[in-house]
Amino acid sequence: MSQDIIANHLQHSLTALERAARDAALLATAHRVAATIVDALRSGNRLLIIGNGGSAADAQHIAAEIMGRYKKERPAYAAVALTTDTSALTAIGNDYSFERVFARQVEGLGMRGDVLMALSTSGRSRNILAALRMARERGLVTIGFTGSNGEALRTACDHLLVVPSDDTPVIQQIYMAYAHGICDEIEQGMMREAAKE
Ligand SMILES: O=C(CO)[C@@H](O)[C@H](O)[C@H](O)[C@H](O)COP(=O)(O)O
Ligand SMILES: [Zn+2]
Repeated sequence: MSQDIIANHLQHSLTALERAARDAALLATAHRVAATIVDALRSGNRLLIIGNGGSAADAQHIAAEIMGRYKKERPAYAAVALTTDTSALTAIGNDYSFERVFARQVEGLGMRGDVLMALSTSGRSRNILAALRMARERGLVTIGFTGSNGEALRTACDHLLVVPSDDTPVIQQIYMAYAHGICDEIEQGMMREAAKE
C-alpha cells in the first residue's frame, strides 16, 4: 500500500468500480430501475429523490439530470429532490422530528404511481426508512441505492441496487456512476418512446 492517501483512495475506488461494473445482477437491477422510471414518467408520474449528506447532493444531482437534461435536447421530465426546501426541512424537523423530514414531504407530494428513489449508504438512516414506509402506504414505487451493509432496505424497496462496497464515499461514487448510466438510459428510453408517437 502506497503512502499517498489520494492515490490509495483512487485505487480502492477503481477496484470497487471494476467489481461493480462486472456484477451482472447489479446491472440487471439498474436496467429495471431505468425501465421503472421511464414507465412512471411516461404515465405522467414523478420521480422523488431523497438522501442525507453527500447523498442529498447526489439526490439533487440526479433530479437535475432528469429535469434539466443529461446529454440530449428534449422536454423536461418530472423529477424533484426532497432535500432542497430548507423551510420545509426545518419546520418538519423542528415541529415533528428529523426522522419525518422526508416522510412528511412524501405524504404531501407523493401520488400513486410516482417513484421514490432513496439513497442511503448504510441503509439504516431512520428518515430514509420512514419515507420508504410512507411511500408504500401512498402507492409509490420504491427504489433504494445502498452499499453492501444496506440489506435493511431490502423489504422496503421494490428495487434495491446494492453496490459491492462498505465504504461510504466509495459507495456514493459507485452509485453515482450507476445513476449516470441510468439517467442516460432514461433519456434515451423516453426519446425513443416519444419518437414512436
Ligand atoms: O458524504 C458523506 C460521506 O462521504 C457524508 O456526508 C454522509 O453522506 C453522511 O454521513 C450521511 O448522513 C450518511 O447517511 P446514509 O448514507 O448512511 O443514509
Ligand atoms: Zn461523501
